[in-house]
Amino acid sequence: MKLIQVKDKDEMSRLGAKHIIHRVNNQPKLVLGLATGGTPLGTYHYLVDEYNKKRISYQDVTTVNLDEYVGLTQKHPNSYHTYMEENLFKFIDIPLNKTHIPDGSADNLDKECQEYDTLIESLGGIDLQLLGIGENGHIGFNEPGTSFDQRTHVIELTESTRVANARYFSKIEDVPKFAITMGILTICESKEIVLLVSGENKAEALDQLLRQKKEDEAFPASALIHHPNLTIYADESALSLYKSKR
Ligand SMILES: N[C@@H]1[C@@H](O)[C@H](O)[C@@H](COP(=O)(O)O)O[C@@H]1O
Repeated sequence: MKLIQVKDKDEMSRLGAKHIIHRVNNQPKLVLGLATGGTPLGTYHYLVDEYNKKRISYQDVTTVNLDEYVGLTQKHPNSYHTYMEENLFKFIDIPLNKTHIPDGSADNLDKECQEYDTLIESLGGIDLQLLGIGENGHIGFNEPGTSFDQRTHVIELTESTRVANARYFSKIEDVPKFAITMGILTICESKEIVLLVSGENKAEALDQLLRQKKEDEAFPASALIHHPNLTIYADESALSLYKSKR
């Protein structure tokens, strides 16, 4: 695990984007795993900026997203399909048929999960997975208690995750109760992982992750501790608790 300490969210976003651009430029056919939520937004803005400066092309990149809410159509304003379209895809040259996100409105969700796994396998796995972390240590939507042996599956969201994500909806009742998420196994099989952590609300989760000695299904992010190629970009406020204990 490599920990890169940065000043603030902007620096985290800039370095996260730089990391991705470096990989894409070295391997234009990169299979890039993408995350949603507030954390990677700045990184996506930097990726768009660099694209506009003609420093990168996504023409040959394939993307696979971590997760999607169950029950929202792709066009729903709060779907992760819309999020990706509005924050990244529509601004860059990636062919839309090379972008993949689980379909949370599929009639047969189990089939959708299996097909998503088959797709990732057919791509040869994920070269670089971008991750954020939930306040309760979730990665993707793998909530505490999720088996580390699972691949893509449907998960019931915890109340705390629904509350944390309610800021994007008009009211908490509108936040879906279920989601499709890549499993911990799928995530950990990525050849490389970049975890972005920013803000004081993540300080407890980050402190736990950095102190974790062994994997523990009660704390999903602990699955990452033995990953051979994990880089964490964390800002000062996210590191505040960890540093105060040293
Ligand atoms: N499913 C997403 C995760 O992929 C994300 O990493 C995490 C943190 O979100 P945020 O970055 O908004 O704090 O929770 C969300 O629910």
